[in-house]
Amino acid sequence: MSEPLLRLHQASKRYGALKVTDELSFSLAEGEALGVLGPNGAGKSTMFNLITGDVRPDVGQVFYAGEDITPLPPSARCHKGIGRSYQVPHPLAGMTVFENLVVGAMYGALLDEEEAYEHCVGVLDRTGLSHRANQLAGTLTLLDRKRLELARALATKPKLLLLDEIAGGLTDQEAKALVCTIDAIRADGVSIVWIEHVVNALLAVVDRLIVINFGALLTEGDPETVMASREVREVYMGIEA
Ligand SMILES: Nc1ncnc2c1ncn2[C@@H]1O[C@H](COP(=O)(O)OP(=O)(O)OP(=O)(O)O)[C@@H](O)[C@H]1O
Repeated sequence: MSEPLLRLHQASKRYGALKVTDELSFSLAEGEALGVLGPNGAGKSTMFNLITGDVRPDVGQVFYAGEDITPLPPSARCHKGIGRSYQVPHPLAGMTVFENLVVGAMYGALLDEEEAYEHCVGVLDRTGLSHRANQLAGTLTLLDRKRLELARALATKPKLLLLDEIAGGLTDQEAKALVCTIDAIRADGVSIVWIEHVVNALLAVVDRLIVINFGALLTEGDPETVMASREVREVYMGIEA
């Protein structure tokens, strides 16, 4: 069997007395789209921080394309193809939308200026932001800030895209458009891990689900089986078995 694109191996992270991830292990095959569910505070965003290098595990490792990347800083992981959107958008507010993307393309994907411009025009188009290209990022609506968050991640030319709750607050129509965008990104060969509370949108995209509770893997499997499982009904959805 070929090496997974991403593998977390018993990754634990503690803040004081709080064990935020607890020997968390899972893997992602190349080309796969994996959904992540779990209650608020379960440790999902921290898991992304461990993958991107924003946070180092106290114990455990992160492997990417077979390499132990645990010691690497976020910039090196980004250069290797790990891109990420943040749950709370934090664009470079005083720069235009296009400039935000160019920064991602030049510093994240190490493109030269000309290549970066060409790439970012495509990203604007793909994310529905072309008409906002020259607007200051700090003046965008929430919807467009979310689009920009996705666009900034794409600007870095990720092979692995980590999406953190990008569908929250969208109308049904907007969520459908987002699903189409993510499907198109996948069709280009990008592997995806998507943390999302908007379950309908998530299920429209992912091949497999994992559920995290108290920082540990509660269950994993095909979406239908996971959604019907007793653990998920009890813990995630608050329904008694
Ligand atoms: N830097 C930090 N310092 C202290 N505690 C933290 C830190 N980062 C996260 N936590 C705590 O760790 C727990 C898990 O947070 P995390 O953001 O990973 O959860 P989550 O599953 O992504 O939650 P949500 O669905 O609400 O976004 C929370 O109790 C949070 O307050």
